[in-house]
Parts: sequence; C-alpha cells; structure tokens
Amino acid sequence: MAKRRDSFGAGVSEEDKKKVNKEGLKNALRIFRFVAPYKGTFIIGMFFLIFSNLTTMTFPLLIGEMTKVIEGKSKYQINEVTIFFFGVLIVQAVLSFFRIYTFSQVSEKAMRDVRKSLYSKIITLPVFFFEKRRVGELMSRITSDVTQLQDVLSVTLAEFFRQVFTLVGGIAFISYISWKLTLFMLGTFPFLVIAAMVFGKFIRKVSKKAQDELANTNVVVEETLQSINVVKAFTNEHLEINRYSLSLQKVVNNALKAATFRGGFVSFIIFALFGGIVGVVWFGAQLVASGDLILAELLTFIFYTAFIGGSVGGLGDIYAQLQKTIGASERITEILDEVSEINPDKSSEIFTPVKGNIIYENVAFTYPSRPDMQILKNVSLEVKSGEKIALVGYSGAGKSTIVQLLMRYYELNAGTIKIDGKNINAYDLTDLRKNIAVVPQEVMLFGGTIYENISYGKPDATEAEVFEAARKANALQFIDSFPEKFQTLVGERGVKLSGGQRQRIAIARAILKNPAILILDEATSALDSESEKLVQEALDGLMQNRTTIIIAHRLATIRNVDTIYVLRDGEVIETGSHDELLLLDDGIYSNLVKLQYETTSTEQVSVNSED
Ligand SMILES: Nc1ncnc2c1ncn2[C@@H]1O[C@H](COP(=O)(O)OP(=O)(O)OP(=O)(O)O)[C@@H](O)[C@H]1O
Repeated sequence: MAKRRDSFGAGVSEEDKKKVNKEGLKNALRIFRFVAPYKGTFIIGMFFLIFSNLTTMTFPLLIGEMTKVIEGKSKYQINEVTIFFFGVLIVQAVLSFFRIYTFSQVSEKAMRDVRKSLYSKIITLPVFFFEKRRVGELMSRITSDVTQLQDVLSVTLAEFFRQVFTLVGGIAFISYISWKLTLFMLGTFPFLVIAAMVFGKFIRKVSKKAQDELANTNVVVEETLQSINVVKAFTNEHLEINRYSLSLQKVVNNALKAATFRGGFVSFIIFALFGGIVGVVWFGAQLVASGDLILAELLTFIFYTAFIGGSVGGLGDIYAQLQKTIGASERITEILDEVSEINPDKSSEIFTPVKGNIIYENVAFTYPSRPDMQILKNVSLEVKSGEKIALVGYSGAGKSTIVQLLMRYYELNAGTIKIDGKNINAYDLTDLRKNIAVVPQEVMLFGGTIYENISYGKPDATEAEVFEAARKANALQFIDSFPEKFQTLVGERGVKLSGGQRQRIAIARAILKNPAILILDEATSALDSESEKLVQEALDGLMQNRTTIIIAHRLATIRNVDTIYVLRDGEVIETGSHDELLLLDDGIYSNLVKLQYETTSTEQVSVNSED
C-alpha cells in the first residue's frame, strides 16, 4: 500500500512494471466484472465489430476487381462493381455507427458502475485510510484512472480486434494471392518490429518524464490557488509566477526531447514502411513481368500490405494502452479491496438511541500513522447521562483525540470506552455515530443552500423541523436578512458566512440530529461579543439534557460544567469542578485561568496560544 503511494506521481518504477506483468492482466480482467451486467450489449457490439471489419477487408479485393475490369479481365461491368462497392460502403457505415453506439453504451454504463463502487468504497473507508492518501490522488483514481479504462472499452478493445483481424486476415489473403511476394514482404517485418519496440520503449520513458513534470506544475497551481490569500498577503504573486514558469519550462524541455524521438521514429517508420512497399512493388513488378501475377492482384496485394503495416503500428499503441490500463485497474482494485468500516450498500434505518452514560477506562492510544508517539496514556473519565464535561489543556495534549476515539475513528491500543455500560466496539458503527453530534471548531459548509446545509443533520427532516432548528440555533435572524433566505447559496460558490453564522448552522444541524451525546469543539478564534452571545445561547439550548463533552479553548464558557478534565501530554492530571480546580495550589487549571484573565479582562484568549 505504502509503496503505491510512494510511486504516485513519481513514475512507474521497474518493480511496479514487473508487478504489472505478473498480476496486472488478472487485475485488469477483474475490472471486467463491471462489464458483466452488459455482456448482451457487448456481444452485439462484437458482432458489429467483426462484420464491419469484414467489410473493410473487402476494399482491396474490390479495388483489384475494378482494375481487372479496366484490364478487361473481369466478368463484371464497371458499374456493377461500383454499385457493389457503394453497397459495401453503406453496410460498413451502418455497422460502424452501431458498433460505436453499442460499445459506448457498455463502457459508459460500466464506468458509471466503477465510479459508483469506487466512491461508495472510498467514502465508507475508515479515517485512517485518508491519512495515508492525498485527496488529489483519490480524485485521480476516480477520474483519470476510470477514464483510462473507459477508453479501453470504447476504443482500444475495438481497435485491438480490428488490428488483429486485419493482420491475420490480411496475411491470409496475400498468401493466397502470391506466397512468394508474401514471403518477400514479411522478410522486412522483423526489422521494423524490433526497431519499433526499441524506439517505443525509449519514447515512453521520455514521455513519462514529461508527464511527471506536468503533474509537478499542477501542484504549483493547486497549492497557490488553495492558499491564494497567503500568496497575496505576502505579495508573492511574481515569485509564484516565476516558480510556475520554471516548472513549465521543464515540461517544454522534456516534451521537446520526447518530440525529437517521436519525430525521428515516425520519419524512420515512414521511410521503412514506404521503402518496404517500394520493395514489394519492385518484386511484384517482376512477378507480373514473368506472368506469375496480374496487375490487379498486385494492386490488391499492395493495399493489403498497407493495411497490415498500419495494424502492426496500431498494435504497438495498443500495447502501450494496455500497460496504462493495467496500471489504472491495479490502482482501482487496490482501493476496491480495502475494507469498509460500514456496508456501503446498506443504509441502516434501525436506530437505537442511547442514554449517554460514557466511561473511558485506562485508554491508551497511538495514531497508526505515528506509531512511535503515544498520544493518550491511561485516560479514564466518566460522563453521566445529561452531564457536561470539559477537556482542557494545551494544544496537542490530546483533547480532540479523546473524542475521535468515541466516534470510533480509530482503534484503541488499550483500555475500553463504554456507552451505557456497553463497549463502543459492540455497537453497530452507524448506530453509534447516529447517537453523537459534533459541533466542530471549523464548520465546513457544502456547496448548496442554507436549507440543504442545515438538513444535512437529518436528511428526511420536514421543512418545519428545519425552520425550528434554525430558530433554536439563533440562525433565523441572519438567514432572513438574505434576500433568498433559506435558499441562499453558501459554500465555495455562494455567500461566505461569518464564523459565528457558520457555527449557528452547525448547531442547527446538531439540533436536527437530536442525539443523546454532543461533542462541542469550541472555536479557537473569539467571535465578536454579539455573535458570541447568540452562539452561546444556541449552544446552551442544544446542550440541555444531553451528555456533552466540550473541548474547551476559552475557560469562561465552561465554569458551569459538571467536571473539568485537565490534560497534559495525553494524561489526565487534574479533575474536578471549576471551583475545586481553582483551589488547587499551583494547579494547571488555576494557572490557565489566571493567565487568561491577566492577558485581558475583556477579551477571551484561546488556551491554545500558550503552547
Ligand atoms: N491524525 C493524526 N495522526 C497522527 N498524529 C495526530 C493526528 N491527529 C493528531 N495527532 C497528534 O496527536 C497529538 C494530540 O492531538 P489532538 O488534536 O488530540 O490535541 P488537542 O489537545 O485537541 O489540540 P488542539 O487543542 O490544538 O486541537 C498531537 O501531537 C497531534 O500532533
């Protein structure tokens, strides 16, 4: 797995190629199971393909027949042959149309299924998977890798059969016309094939490098566009333009190098191919002179030879396509083989609400991506149903990790977490997560309307429920101030909401979800006091009668919680209510409180800034 990630964007290593050869075909064939439901259409397409190839193969024969007519050696009239020729053309045109249409039907539908399976798989994989992969990489699996497969189904496969058909059929025909000339013609072949293979391999290597360079330029664009505000704040536009130009220049250099070889190769092939044909004509002319062959046969022979030459060239391309396809299908099946944390095909409708008694017993945890660093050590804590606790501590102490474990984003190394006395691992994962709502630090809004964003908390909510949730979250006021109200578009292409407004949307989502357990990750950045008041009021409403875990950054907001757990380096070092903890001499909590109030008496400062 890690190996694949290392090789991403860094070109196909020799080791990868070996793998492609050994298991690749098997993998590529596995992808064909997506074609299985459409095999009827596929077989019909194959018929169209075979018959349209057959009609193409008659062209040289018909040209030969026309020449015979001209030479006076045919039993047909020129008009008869011409009409027949047109007939064949019409049949060919109709067959080609249906071939393309049926193959497209199969490939479009099969690729829709591949994409759907991939997306369903990706979205149901555990959080850990996403730490190993970059979003861009997953995007390219679902877009370009699938497109590569689609090309194979819609074009390459048809081409492959056409070329093989032309090659085999063509050689059979010309051997029938004149075996002597055929042997002469085939004599030039090995030379051409070896040259094409050697050149081809080299060209692929150089082109691959050009492609990798292009991928690097995309990284520059992606990075700068994502952090456009930083670029502008540092007025580094010119620096970035230069960086991009440099990167582009490398692409050009590599592409031109590849083009030199490609150009050389094409000139060589043209020379060799036409040289071969001239040779065939020369030898054929002697056969005609000696009476072994008639002119019409020579013409047919030459046409077939050109067909055969074209198909040999085409097969080289197809081989390169096949290699790419094997790579793409390997990367796709690799993801499809991962184990989902929930069944993507089953949307669980059964929901068992919990009461919300939470107990952590001696929990120890290390992130799988950083096995050498223990994040939580022996953490024990308890929240009774309906109670509120706060986790306090410097940045990096492990507060967020504690709640992520409750959601079962990761497996514990030791200890247990129980809800209502039952180990969280014993719950159905969907059921467990349905019982928990999170109001995150940074609220992420999806592109869409405010209404859609709120109803994300309960997709089947009625309009009245959504409005009521917005009202309880103190969000109605600002929503009503927009001309389009609930239908206002937000997210990347819509209205940009302020931090406080986004938080209220998140609160409304949680209100709609209405779970027994609430996780509140306080925003680190302080809101203005008006916004703060509205958000706090909404939160107070939301917290009522729910087991709440607050990841606290501003201590003023947690005075009234039942228990405060102070964490340092993944350990709970102080436990108690606000008043109890203040009494501790030289306690961390009391120091933090002092620090916050010393820093400013009016402003609230994030604990996190004190790392
Ligand atoms: N996905 C992850 N993979 C590896 N290490 C992680 C991951 N998430 C967090 N960590 C590390 O775990 C430690 C605890 O992080 P955590 O986010 O739980 O701290 P926190 O107390 O919530 O901090 P903050 O208040 O800044 O959010 C940190 O050292 C952090 O670097």
